[in-house]
Amino acid sequence: MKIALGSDHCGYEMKTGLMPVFEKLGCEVTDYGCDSIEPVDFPDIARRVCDAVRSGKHERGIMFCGTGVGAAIAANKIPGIRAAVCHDVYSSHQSVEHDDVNVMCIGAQIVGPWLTEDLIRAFLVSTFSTEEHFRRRVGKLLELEKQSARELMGG
Ligand SMILES: O=C(CO)[C@H](O)[C@H](O)[C@H](O)COP(=O)(O)O
Repeated sequence: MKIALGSDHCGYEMKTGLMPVFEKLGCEVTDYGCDSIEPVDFPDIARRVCDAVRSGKHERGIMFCGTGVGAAIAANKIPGIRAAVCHDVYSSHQSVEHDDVNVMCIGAQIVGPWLTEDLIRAFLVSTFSTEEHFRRRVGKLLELEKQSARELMGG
């Protein structure tokens, strides 16, 4: 699977430390920054990661910041992105199966590297359910996104 990776300075070390895990999982990863522990702003990185996902260049995105929260807020502002903070294994797979989450956000200051490996594995092996009610709900999420865009345009 092709994965777009990103982090801010708080997530940089976790992201780079996980490269062998992505290799083990057979993922083709592209790192959209940041490239050091120098402070950066997570919305800038979220823009790059999410653009790579919504363009179809990458199937999913994974972002690391201090808590995962800022990254998720930023990612969810971007059309076509459904992002979630996933700090437990159940949410990591259920968010894909039920909600078709395409960007996982992890707080490097909250979870350790061993749990994070399990979270990533659960996220990557999961697929969106074919059950009608899950499809209907994600359809409604897309409708909310369109309504918000219309409202912004004054419509
Ligand atoms: O978790 C975050 C946002 O939800 C960020 O990664 C930072 O940890 C947080 O904003 C603190 O930023 P600082 O530049 O490290 O003070």
